[in-house]
Amino acid sequence: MAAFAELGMLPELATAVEEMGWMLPTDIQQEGIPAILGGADVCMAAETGSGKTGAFCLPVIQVIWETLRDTKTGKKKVHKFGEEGWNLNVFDRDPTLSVDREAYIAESSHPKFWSGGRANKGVFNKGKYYYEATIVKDGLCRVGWATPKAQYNLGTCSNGYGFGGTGKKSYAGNFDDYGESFERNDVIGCYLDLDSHSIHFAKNGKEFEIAFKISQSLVNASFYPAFVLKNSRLKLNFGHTAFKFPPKKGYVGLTSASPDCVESSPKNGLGGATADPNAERPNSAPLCIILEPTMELARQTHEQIVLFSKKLDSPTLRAVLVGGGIPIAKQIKDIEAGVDVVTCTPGRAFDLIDQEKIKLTHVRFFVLDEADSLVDGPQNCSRKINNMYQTIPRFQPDGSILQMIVCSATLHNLGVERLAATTMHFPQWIDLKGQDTVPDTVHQIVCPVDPVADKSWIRLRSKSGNGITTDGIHSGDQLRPNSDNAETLSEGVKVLKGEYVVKAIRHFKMDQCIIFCRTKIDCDNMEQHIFKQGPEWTCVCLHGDRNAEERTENLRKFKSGEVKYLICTDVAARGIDVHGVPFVINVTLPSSDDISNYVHRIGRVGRADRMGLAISFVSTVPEKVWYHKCRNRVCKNTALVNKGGCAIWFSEKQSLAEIEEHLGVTVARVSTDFDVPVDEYDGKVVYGRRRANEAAMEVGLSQAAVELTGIVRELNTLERQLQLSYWKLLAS
Ligand SMILES: Nc1ncnc2c1ncn2[C@@H]1O[C@H](COP(=O)(O)OP(=O)(O)OP(=O)(O)O)[C@@H](O)[C@H]1O
Repeated sequence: MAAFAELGMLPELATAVEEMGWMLPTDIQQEGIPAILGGADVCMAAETGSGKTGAFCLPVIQVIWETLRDTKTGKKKVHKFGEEGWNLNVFDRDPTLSVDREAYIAESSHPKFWSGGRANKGVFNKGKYYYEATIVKDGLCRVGWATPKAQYNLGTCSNGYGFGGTGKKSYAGNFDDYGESFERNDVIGCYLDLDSHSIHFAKNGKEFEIAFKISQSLVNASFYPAFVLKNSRLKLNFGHTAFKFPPKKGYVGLTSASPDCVESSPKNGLGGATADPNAERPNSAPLCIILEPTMELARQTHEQIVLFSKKLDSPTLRAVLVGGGIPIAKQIKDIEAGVDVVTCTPGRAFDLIDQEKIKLTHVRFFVLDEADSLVDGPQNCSRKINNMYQTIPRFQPDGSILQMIVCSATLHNLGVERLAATTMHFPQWIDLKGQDTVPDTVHQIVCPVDPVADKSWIRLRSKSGNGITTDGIHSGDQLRPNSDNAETLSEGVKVLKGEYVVKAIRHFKMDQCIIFCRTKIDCDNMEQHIFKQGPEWTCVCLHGDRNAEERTENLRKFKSGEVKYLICTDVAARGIDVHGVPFVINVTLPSSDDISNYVHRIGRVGRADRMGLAISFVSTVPEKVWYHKCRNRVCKNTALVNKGGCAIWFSEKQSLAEIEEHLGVTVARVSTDFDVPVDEYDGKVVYGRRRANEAAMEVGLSQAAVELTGIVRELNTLERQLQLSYWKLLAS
């Protein structure tokens, strides 16, 4: 495996990560860093804890710093995109249409939407012109000619003429039979005769009759090569390479058109706006925007960026953290002082962008971390992210191209795929895991919670019983211990879960553990329950009802080891990186519509090659739980959702079955003796530490490195001696 420097990283960055103890890149870094440095739009999917943050931050920092350095030293050039030759116009297309870097291939990967575009030049006045379109990928497409006023959906308005794969010609929304149908690998010749005002087409050299007489109202208009695609890809040849089927009868390729008949597209420039290439970048216009779903994650990524870039100076890289909980006035001041990288949460970011306090005019990298949560989770920001994307120029005057980077441990989701199709440019998928998987550093066990078999909850629930306070969902129910009444058993499950958490902590002598609860009230109750166990039982809560400062402080306390247990809702399920946490407890499983949260939750352990154990308490009977649709913070409506209330019956058995099916594993069941299957886990594991053989391998590697250093030094000395003898020989 190559070291960081061998991936093309700047020595300053390689040294910074080495000082953090990172000797070798992880697999995702090995793949992701060169792809981003190489200019690709990248979708990264890898297991939790596999080092994705470094995989996108390091190359982004590098490119940005080089840009800053080149700007400072005056090395940056102004790009002449669209001014030279004929190609596709990236400024004149549907946003869902991708155009390759050479601007000759166009693709729409959307199965439902038509996406159209045009060339960067058109012809007018007189002459006979020709270009070829090769169908590279099947799907639907129409090709032809259009004026700059035409709609992108070619042939649906009276400014464009098209010929479609189904063997129809189209103009002004009328579709009539014409020529033949065409498909993948067919080459369509598009003919425009401005002398006799007609248009016709050919397939693989076979010319068809005149398709259209150009309408009288358009005879003085300029015509541009135009096309529209649905889940298809086209390669255009305007004459810059030899035509597969050269035109006859006086027609010429567009590249041979006389300059006095050629017009450049009026749609040319930065996102439609005219930008002065020599204008200075405003202070509040970052080169990179990173969106994170929560403030905790944003802070973590921001801190990594600061650490990574600590060796970069002249110029230094200015990173700003933007999100709720930090006074907005301070953030605006920080941004106005100058910013290169903004790491932010969506709400505050959208707010500052709307107020134009953050300008998107110079964004070079747009990164969506934990993308599935951003587009699909409760925040569902896909529309706003799309709006943001539309505002960012695709090209900068220095020729740099906007790069989109999308990553998560659970990327295989319709929302993300749709986002990738609409915003990314032939994205490179670096998928180190296929469908969701759990790293083999994470051991999972399930402990069934059966209130019929274990009646201890009846005693625990009594006034003297010291059981956990439950969520109050059964406070209005007639509970009858020793009956099989559903409400009674559901209450029993809640009490038993509180007890089992304490048992597990005692059994494994847990000094550090993340405890996931379903709701905020469950977290608060668990916090009190843990406190009750004794002064050494220290814990903090992380959920949406705690204010931002408290959350930051609580996370700090847990990370620093000041407290042992972090109790949280799914807010902390993603991305939070606490070094070497050995245990995760799921008091309740995520519901079926949130299965990926299971992967994220248990991925808080087993990070950076440390072993971890995830214990899930799974009720054997249905549990009635809160499912608030209202915004009422003190809602007590225990009626079921389908009766207008805020409660549901939750089958954890079913959720577990779905999780197992999703991951393709059967999780080992254990009793409350927590008899973890030793054979399967080879008995040598210490949770929170590396596996014995890997740790030994690392020691071996570093010893080898030390030995090699000595040998290299010796070789160096020998080489110097050899050179000296050579010079002496020459001199004598
Ligand atoms: N090359 C490396 N060598 C050693 N440790 C590393 C390396 N890369 C990352 N780490 C460490 O591994 C841990 C996990 O990294 P990171 O938080 O980037 O994972 P992730 O893939 O983003 O996880 P998640 O999907 O849960 O967000 C961190 O503590 C990080 O410091």
